Amino acid sequence: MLIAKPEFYQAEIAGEAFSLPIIQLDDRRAIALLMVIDMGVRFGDIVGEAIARHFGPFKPDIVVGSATLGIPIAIEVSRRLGKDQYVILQKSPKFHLADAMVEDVRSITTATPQRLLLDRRSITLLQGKRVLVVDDVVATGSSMAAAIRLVRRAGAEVLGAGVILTEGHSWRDALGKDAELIESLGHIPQFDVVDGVATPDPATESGAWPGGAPRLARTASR
Ligand SMILES: Nc1ncnc2[nH]cnc12
Repeated sequence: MLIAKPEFYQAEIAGEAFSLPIIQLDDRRAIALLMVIDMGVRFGDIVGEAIARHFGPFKPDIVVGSATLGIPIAIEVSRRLGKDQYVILQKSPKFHLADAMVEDVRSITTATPQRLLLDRRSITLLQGKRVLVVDDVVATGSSMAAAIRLVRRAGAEVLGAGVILTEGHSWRDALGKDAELIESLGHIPQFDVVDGVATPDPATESGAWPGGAPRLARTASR
């Protein structure tokens, strides 16, 4: 069944309200879509500042972001941490990445299985370093788990993972102990489509924060 009329979800991100369009994935499921590249320069400022402010005291050496929508976040956060270099984990197997380190990914917004690639020339930037991983949304946790595996395979320590939104809670199982590394600026539910209306999935939201909501979502108000 299709969503009958356009719906929006009011998400709180770093203490500010943003209206996200609800987009149908299939007959039964929908998501509140956060397209970072459509949110404007001010949004980049807000999220870059909030993530850098939280993780700055942990003294990351370098920021790693996953293509595609983690790229602007990696740049904004690196700028505020005073770092010139950052590392991007790529998705498309470009010609110069034939020999890349590879990890498999399965995302809810992309139908086909994907891979995350680390250019071996970037390993020297990561080896022995303290790394902050950033991304736009952690949903299944599959992309974040792959990013963490790649960073560790490169010989780095992952000190934390900063995301704009957590979405639903299945990422906790996918990440296991590494779920503790996640700090988000906000949270969105996943949606069931019932009689043409998108409804937050109660099964994933009730009692979903056993240890309380993430620190960053609670304290990021400006
Ligand atoms: N809600 C969302 N918006 C944008 N990208 C996503 N990837 C997974 N969930 C998403």
